[in-house]
Amino acid sequence: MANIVQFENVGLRYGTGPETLVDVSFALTAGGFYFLTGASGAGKTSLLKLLYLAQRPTRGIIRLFGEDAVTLPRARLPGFRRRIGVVLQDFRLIPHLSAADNIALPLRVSGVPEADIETPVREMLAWVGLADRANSRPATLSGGEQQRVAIARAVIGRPEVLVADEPTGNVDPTMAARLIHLFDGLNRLGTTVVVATHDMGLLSGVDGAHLMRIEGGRVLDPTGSLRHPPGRLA
Ligand SMILES: Nc1ncnc2c1ncn2[C@@H]1O[C@H](COP(=O)(O)OP(=O)(O)OP(=O)(O)O)[C@@H](O)[C@H]1O
Repeated sequence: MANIVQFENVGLRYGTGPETLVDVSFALTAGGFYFLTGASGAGKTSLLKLLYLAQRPTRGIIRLFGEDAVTLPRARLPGFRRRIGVVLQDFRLIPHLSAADNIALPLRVSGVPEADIETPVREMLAWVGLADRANSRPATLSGGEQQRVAIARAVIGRPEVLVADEPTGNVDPTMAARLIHLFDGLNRLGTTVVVATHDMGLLSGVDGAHLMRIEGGRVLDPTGSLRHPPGRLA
C-alpha cells in the first residue's frame, strides 16, 4: 500500500521557544487506522495541525498524497484541505445553523448545487444516528450528538484522510465507543483515520489499529505497533 502521509525529520518551533516537535519521521499507509497517544503537552495537537495543513513545519519534509506539502503554493491549499476531514474536541459547530446546515457546510463552501446537497446530508444524519435531529441547533444537542454532527460534517466531502483530535474527550465511555465505531466503519470503506487520544481504552475498539506514541515532541515508534489480537500490543 502507498504512503498517504510521510514526515521526514520534521521540526516545529513556536516563536523563539524550544522545538515542540523534534525530528519527527513516520509514514502512514493509505487505508490504515492510527492512534496517536502521548501525555498532555507531548505534541499531539501540533503534529495533527501539520497533518491537516493548519500549520507549517519549521524544518523537514512533509509529503501528503505523494506531493510536497510544505512548498505547496497557497492557491492549492484549499484543494488539499478538502481531501482531509478534521474533527476537533470542541466540535466547532456554527451555533445559529441547524445540524443539517452544519453538515452541509463543506458542500456549500465548495459550490455544490443545492439540489445535490439534501440527499448526502440526509444520509450522513442517518449514518451518525441523528435523522430525527436534522433541524436542531447545536445548543439543543448533547455533547455526543454535537460530536456526531461534527463527524458527519468532516466526512460529507468524502475525505481520503480523517484526522480527529481527542474526539471523545467530552463524551461518556458508551458514546466514545460509538464514535470509534463510526471511525472504524469509515476506515473499512478505505479512509485513512488518525485519532489523537489520551484514552488507551479506545484502542480495543479497532481491530488491527496502529499505535504511535509521542513523548516530548518525539515520535517513539514511527512505524506504529500493530495490535493483534485486539486488546494486546504486539
Ligand atoms: N500556538 C502555540 N504557541 C506556542 N506554544 C504552543 C502553541 N501550541 C502548542 N504549544 C506548546 O507546544 C507543546 C505541545 O502542545 P500540543 O497542544 O501539541 O500538545 P498535546 O500533546 O496535544 O497536548 P494535550 O493532550 O494537552 O492537548 C506544549 O508545550 C504547548 O504549550
